[in-house]
Amino acid sequence: MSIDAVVLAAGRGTRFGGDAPKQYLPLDGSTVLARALDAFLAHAAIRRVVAVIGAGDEGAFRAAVGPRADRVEVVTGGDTRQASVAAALAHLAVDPPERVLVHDGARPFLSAALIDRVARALDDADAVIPAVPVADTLKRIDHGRVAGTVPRDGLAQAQTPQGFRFAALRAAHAAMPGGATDDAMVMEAAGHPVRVVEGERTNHKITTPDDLPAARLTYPAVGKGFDVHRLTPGGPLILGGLTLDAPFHLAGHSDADVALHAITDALFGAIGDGDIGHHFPPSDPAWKGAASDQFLAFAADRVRAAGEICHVDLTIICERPKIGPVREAMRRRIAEIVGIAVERVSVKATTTERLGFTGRGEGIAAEAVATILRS
Ligand SMILES: Nc1ccn([C@@H]2O[C@H](COP(=O)(O)OP(=O)(O)OP(=O)(O)O)[C@@H](O)[C@H]2O)c(=O)n1
Ligand SMILES: C[C@](O)(CO)[C@H](O)COP(=O)(O)O
Repeated sequence: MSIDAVVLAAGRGTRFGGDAPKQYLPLDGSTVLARALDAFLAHAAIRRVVAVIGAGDEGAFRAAVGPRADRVEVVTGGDTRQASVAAALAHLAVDPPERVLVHDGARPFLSAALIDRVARALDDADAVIPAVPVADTLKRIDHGRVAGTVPRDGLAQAQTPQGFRFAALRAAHAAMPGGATDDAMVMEAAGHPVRVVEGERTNHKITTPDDLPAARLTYPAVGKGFDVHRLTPGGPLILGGLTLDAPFHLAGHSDADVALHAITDALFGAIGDGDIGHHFPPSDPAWKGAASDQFLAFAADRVRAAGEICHVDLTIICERPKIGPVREAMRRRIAEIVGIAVERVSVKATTTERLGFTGRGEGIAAEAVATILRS
């Protein structure tokens, strides 16, 4: 049994607006279209993947999908979604699959499980769609006023990928000249029953600009940082961006502010951008004794170029100093350096019950987690 996939990307995205069609926009370190293609390229049951793009979009397509372009067959679409699907079906007809899945390139969040569900349901159906029940009350609006409430019982929102027996879909398209907003409608017009399987609420279609931030919220990136520095007699102690009265200080790279180093590495980790030693090598005399707030500010700027910093959570592991009395000052200072609200910074501390090097007061360890939303 052969299953091919058609990923539609020939639309202009007029409701979304902007310079480029929405499917080419960055998303989570990739692009909307690349994510949609990846779901099919990574799926073992899919034989061929066809991408349908607009005439003249070849450059934008290659830029958006990178090396994936060599693993998909590219077809030029038409003026409507239906015409774009028909172009892909004509292309596939040279070596027709038994089954075809048709997916919007503007739906980047489908899961492998959804592909499985649709493909499997075709065992005993000619047409299958995923759908989710309508969750809101539906109103009919007339000139800015509510003209009535539409009962939502039995109403659902259709999603893609929609699955079909290839021969049946091709014949149904040939029999319907236009006017369908999805392929199930083409099959309905040809008299085929359409089976429904459970869709996914996360399988949003990016339609208007507010769909993209909503979609990003579903996929945060998390980075983790860890650092240790040795304690040496003589104060003051620089920790968490503060200068604290203490009979000891930390020794090592720069001013050895172990807390800021851990957060810096967590931020780099969230965007896969190396670590503090990569950007500020300890062998470079420029960083000897340097203030660590500049490393943290640098990492925060790098992350901001790739997305938004949501939250930073720091844990300092030591017997001394006591962090409780300086916790709030430390939160404020870290928030100031990172450039986020203090509510988005957490500072915690723990001892190791006098065990190990931190328990013996030989050093201080710190670990941090940073959560970001990539653009
Ligand atoms: N002529 C067309 C029109 C749409 N599509 C694709 O069909 C899907 C339908 O989503 P939709 O939100 O309607 O996309 P657009 O047509 O781009 O959006 P708009 O209607 O706002 O212009 C998208 O992946 C789109 O690229 C297509 O391949 N060819
Ligand atoms: C096919 C579809 O995604 C099903 O919900 C949808 O109909 C396509 O979007 P359009 O705005 O109707 O073209």
